[in-house]
Amino acid sequence: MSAQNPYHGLAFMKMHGLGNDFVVIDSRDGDAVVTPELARFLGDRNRGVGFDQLAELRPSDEGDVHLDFWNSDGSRAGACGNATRCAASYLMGLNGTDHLVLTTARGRLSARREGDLISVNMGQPQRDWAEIPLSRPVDTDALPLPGSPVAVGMGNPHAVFFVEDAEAVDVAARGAAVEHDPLFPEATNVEFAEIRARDEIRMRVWERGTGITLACGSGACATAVAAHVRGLADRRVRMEVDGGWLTLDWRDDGVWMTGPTAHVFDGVLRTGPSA
Ligand SMILES: N[C@@H](CCC[C@H](N)C(=O)O)C(=O)O
Repeated sequence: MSAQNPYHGLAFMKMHGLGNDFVVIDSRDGDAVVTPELARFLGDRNRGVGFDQLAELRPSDEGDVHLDFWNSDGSRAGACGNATRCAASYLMGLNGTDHLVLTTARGRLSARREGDLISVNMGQPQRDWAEIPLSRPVDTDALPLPGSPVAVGMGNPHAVFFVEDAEAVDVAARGAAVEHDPLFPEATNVEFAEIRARDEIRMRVWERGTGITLACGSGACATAVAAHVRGLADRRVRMEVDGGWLTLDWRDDGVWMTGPTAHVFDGVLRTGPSA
């Protein structure tokens, strides 16, 4: 008879923001449990639970909670806007509050409830090549790649391409090709943005470490910043992604992102990756 798997009994939540889906593990009261192996196991849509990102909640000295993020290939991510909004919604519900402060690898992020929606301030964009990071000093407003994307860091790297027709883009082929371009030493997320009006953008995304997703919060922020930097859009825009609509507002204190969240179900693991 085999020994019981060490992950047997681990509780998790399944959430999503605009179809960008997450497993969320609340480890505020104990040791951190997530490893790259557990992330890959849980991220497997056939043999695990399935997610775009995994978020682990940890205690925080400088905020109400600390968040760590993993992609479904087991890699770490410094930011995840939609998971941040989901975790904020969960904790505001538990605490009976309508605002809180979360810490992530990139620092303190404020979140607020706005009626049925959740807003998070994703901070000021990084525009310096070394901060994004890029592998060498280049013009971040027009990278030396076909299509001249704009490079923006939101705590994670993004390459934003402006296109005539977002529906016509082969996101999988073009996204995968750019993700591991040598210009990005830590790889990159890739966005394809069509400007519909100064206050409306259509965006499709290829996420580093995950692939095509229905939404990417940090990618939506990066796209809004890139569109304003290029002179194509106002600082406040509505953005249609494959999973619905977000509002982005680049203010003096950072890029605020507002949209829906959903807590779909809770579960308990019976098995996991072998120890
Ligand atoms: N879906 C996310 C971004 C997740 C991280 C990304 N794939 C990375 O590796 O940087 C979001 O909502 O921001």
